[in-house]
Amino acid sequence: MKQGRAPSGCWVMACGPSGAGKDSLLAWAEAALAREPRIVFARRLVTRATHPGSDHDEVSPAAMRALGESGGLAWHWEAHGHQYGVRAAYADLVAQGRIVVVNGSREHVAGLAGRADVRSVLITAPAEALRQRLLARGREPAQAVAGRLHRNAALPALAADLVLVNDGPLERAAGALRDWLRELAA
Ligand SMILES: Nc1ncnc2c1ncn2[C@@H]1O[C@H](COP(=O)(O)OP(=O)(O)O)[C@@H](O)[C@H]1O
Ligand SMILES: O=P(O)(O)OC[C@H]1O[C@H](OP(=O)(O)OP(=O)(O)O)[C@H](O)[C@@H]1O
Repeated sequence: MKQGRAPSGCWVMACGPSGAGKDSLLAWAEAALAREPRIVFARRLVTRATHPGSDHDEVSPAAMRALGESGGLAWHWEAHGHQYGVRAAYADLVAQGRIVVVNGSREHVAGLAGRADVRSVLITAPAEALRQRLLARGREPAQAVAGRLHRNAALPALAADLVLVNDGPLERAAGALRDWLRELAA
């Protein structure tokens, strides 16, 4: 596990199977770290409608393409029939020494292995918990849930700097994420 301080700015890509609790852990950690000026939680752009409490801003596919072509995106990937982006302004923050946390993609992050400015956090949970949580979350219809579970099973395991198994109370894994981020920023 890569641990300890990050003297320069860096990206922290938090990723893991759908239903593992990425959104939940990141929201908890963001609230817990509100007084840590070095740590920033990026808001994603997604070509998906928002709902109350969404962790992203909705953009059209055309707007996402235009942003990418004009250098407006630091990161861009596709999954689940959607496009995802992180604005280039966050790369400026990394260049200024900040730690920018992204709700990322395992597939995308696997292609960034070896980059000194990228740390990865894998958030996971047992397969049956994933299924039950996705159905209970109710964000996607059952067919889309099946597609997400299939993707979870098909993607190779990611070698991450920190692995969090979110199979107990949310506060346990979220607290471990908070502590790891604090140490990185110390
Ligand atoms: N530790 C946990 N115990 C029980 N339910 C959880 C836990 N963590 C997250 N959940 C629930 O599981 C569902 C999926 O969590 P979410 O944060 O949306 O995961 P992801 O972003 O990885 O898809 C949500 O309804 C959330 O409230
Ligand atoms: O390559 P993968 O690791 O499978 O990830 C693919 C995408 O799915 C997740 O987003 P999304 O909000 O659509 O889904 P989730 O919250 O259900 O994981 C994740 O944040 C990635 O953007």
